[in-house]
Amino acid sequence: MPMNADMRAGFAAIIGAPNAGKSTLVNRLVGRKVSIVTHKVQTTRFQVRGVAMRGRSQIVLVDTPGVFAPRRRLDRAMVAAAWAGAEDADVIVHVVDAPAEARGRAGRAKPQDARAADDVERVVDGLRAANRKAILALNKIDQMKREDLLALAQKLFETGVYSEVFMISAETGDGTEKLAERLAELMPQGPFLYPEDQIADLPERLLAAEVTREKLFLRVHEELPYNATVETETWQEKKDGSVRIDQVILLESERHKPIVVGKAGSVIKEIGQRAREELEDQLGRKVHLFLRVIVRPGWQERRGHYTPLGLDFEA
Ligand SMILES: Nc1nc2c(ncn2[C@@H]2O[C@H](COP(=O)(O)OP(=O)(O)OP(=O)(O)O)[C@@H](O)[C@H]2O)c(=O)[nH]1
Repeated sequence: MPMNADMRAGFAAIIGAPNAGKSTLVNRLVGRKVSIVTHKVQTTRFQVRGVAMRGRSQIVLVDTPGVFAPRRRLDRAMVAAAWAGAEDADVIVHVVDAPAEARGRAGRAKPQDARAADDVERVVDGLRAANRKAILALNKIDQMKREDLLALAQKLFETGVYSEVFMISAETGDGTEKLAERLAELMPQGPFLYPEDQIADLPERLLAAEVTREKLFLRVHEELPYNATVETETWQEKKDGSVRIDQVILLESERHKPIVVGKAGSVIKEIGQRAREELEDQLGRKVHLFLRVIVRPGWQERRGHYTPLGLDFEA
């Protein structure tokens, strides 16, 4: 990949309560509908939702799902891990359903508004505890009077946890380009994290890698230490509507190869079959899946090893 001094790339964590408009915003920033998100909080610190390009800046939009998960019994470890994900991002964007929040504050709350306000408080507390600032994205401004919006922005800004405030409508696109440009500026200088030709189908590639990895560990977890990973190398759309996916399973040591391959390839065949079935189910079409196993000692130490597999620092 050519590397220019003006290249920037980094992670923006998109956090916010259910229904705040995160998916709508991500779709808007990425420029297409990104509907596939895997749910693997335990194994990936970041869930990549999509990648937005603005000028020479690559913004990898990530999810930290655990931040809002614990309604029931609070699993502290998971919440902590989720916040760690947000903290590790270069920028945190907190998406707030502004009309719901304003109604909540005015005492005109519907039950779901009260919940949303709760969530905002929780994020403010979390940011304070983490000593991090976030960008506040007040969303759904198409449904709100301007004076109410300004009053709300003022109130939330006074919490001291926001570095700046953007007023947006993810639905209509109002204000979202300004936010995108700001995120682009805030990305650290450095080479792109994902090759440009993989950005379009990145969520699908990540999903496919995750599915195969899951099947791999389900099948061989007793014999294989937790140090294998899966990358989607190529993703080829076929004329008949099917897709050909080529993946590589990366192992740390030659010793692990026979475990994954099995007698006459029996184990890898089984892993491939299960992964293919699940992928066909999730993608809703025929999948041709090809797996290869390679040994690359020490790949885990190479921090620069960003690949389509999902940036799993912890594996
Ligand atoms: N009027 C209006 N509606 C919006 C806007 N942004 C999102 N919505 C709507 O709000 C609802 C929730 O949006 P999502 O993008 O699914 O919200 P989310 O935060 O991803 O929700 P979860 O996936 O449940 O966490 C959808 O019905 C959207 O169409 C906006 O700017 N204006």
